Amino acid sequence: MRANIYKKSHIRGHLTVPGDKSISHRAIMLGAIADGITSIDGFLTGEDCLNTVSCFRELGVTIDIDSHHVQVKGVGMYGLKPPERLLDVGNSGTTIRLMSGILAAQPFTSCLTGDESILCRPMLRVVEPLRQMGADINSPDGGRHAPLTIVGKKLHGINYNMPVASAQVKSALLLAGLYADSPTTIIESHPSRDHTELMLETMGAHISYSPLNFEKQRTVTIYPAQALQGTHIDVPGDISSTAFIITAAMLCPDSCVTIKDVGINPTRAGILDAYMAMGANIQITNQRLWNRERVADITVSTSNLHGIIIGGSMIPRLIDEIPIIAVAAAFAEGVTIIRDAEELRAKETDRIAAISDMLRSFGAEVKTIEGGMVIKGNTHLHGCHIDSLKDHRIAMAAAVAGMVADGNTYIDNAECVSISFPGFFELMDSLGD
Ligand SMILES: O=C(O)C1=C[C@@H](OP(=O)(O)O)[C@@H](O)[C@H](O)C1
Ligand SMILES: C=C(OP(=O)(O)O)C(=O)O
Repeated sequence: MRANIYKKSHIRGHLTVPGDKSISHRAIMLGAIADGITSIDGFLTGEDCLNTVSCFRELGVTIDIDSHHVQVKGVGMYGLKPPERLLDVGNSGTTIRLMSGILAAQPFTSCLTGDESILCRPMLRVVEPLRQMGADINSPDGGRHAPLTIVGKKLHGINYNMPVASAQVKSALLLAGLYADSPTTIIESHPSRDHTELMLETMGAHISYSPLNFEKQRTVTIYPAQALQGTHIDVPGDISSTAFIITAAMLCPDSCVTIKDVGINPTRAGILDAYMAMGANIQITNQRLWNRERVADITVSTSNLHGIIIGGSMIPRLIDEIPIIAVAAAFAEGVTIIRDAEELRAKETDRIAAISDMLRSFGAEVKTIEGGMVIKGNTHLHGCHIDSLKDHRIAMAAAVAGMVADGNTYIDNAECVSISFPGFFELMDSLGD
């Protein structure tokens, strides 16, 4: 599909965004291996989460979906059935990496595969530590890339110092650690999103962790479990999707938008800190907790932004938002430097290259550096023709740039937005001309 984007004169409205992708995946996975029913409200029916659903259905779990309400009939930690087919995760890195941790401990063999982007993404980061726990995981290239064949084994706990800050790796080890015969301790140099830990605790698992301090490493220990209890989960709006609306409202003239019920877990919402440091007009109100996850309403209006440096412990807290932050930087006064973000090269696309190319097509001045980019702000941006490269975050970041640039913008392969934000173009259209 080709999307045509026109310059907008303003963005206004009160809205909610689709549910958090990370939390939706985890609600299906943990609900599947819990005892009893897990009911989920606000579930994200994006393609990635629907792929998690179809993988667990293939493992014998009954999952009923009625709009954004989902019921998972948990089969218990040892109730999954051997799959008859390959488990196809589609485009979803979260699905393949977290499921590896669960499948490594099951008394059967399974095989995880995915689309052409997934087949290029690095898997040794989960395969190696899972092997240290006793897992038998392999692939035609020694476990570097999917398809991954997993022969279930008895696992034991390990102490693991993570070489990359990755919530997917941490979560795979926590899930495997549930099944191990001794505790598993994971040390991350910079705290990454802790949705798995919070949901595991809600379902009765025993976890201990060091206090959250972004300037220090974080240690989390999971103790072997006998059972998890099904529960009710309200999924907050996805901050990663909200990021596109916040940015459009900051950059379009005469704009003001309120987004209600957004997840602002501090390990996840670094974009709010980054935008405040850039001078954004953002108010965060009505803060409360939903199943241990912090939720709030966010009001944002047209802002005069200036460039900043984003790096270090901030990166894992806003890793998926860097494509849209880069767009904001192109309209900010001065220079923005994004560094320490090598991980972007291992996403759906090489996002450092994809963002730099996209912004240059709009006429921005961008210097690509190894772990990020240097973006000169306030250049005159003009509409252009972009290929999303089937990367949902690149498609949506380009759409927001197109709403602010002069002239029209055309985005090819725009349907990929439904991986994480079904209805993105319709919602943006409803917010202003
Ligand atoms: O755990 C998760 O739900 C995610 C973790 C991040 O990946 P990494 O763990 O590879 O950083 C993020 O980019 C991804 O979109 C979702
Ligand atoms: C990187 C992403 O997701 P995943 O790793 O689950 O494919 C993303 O949603 O931007």
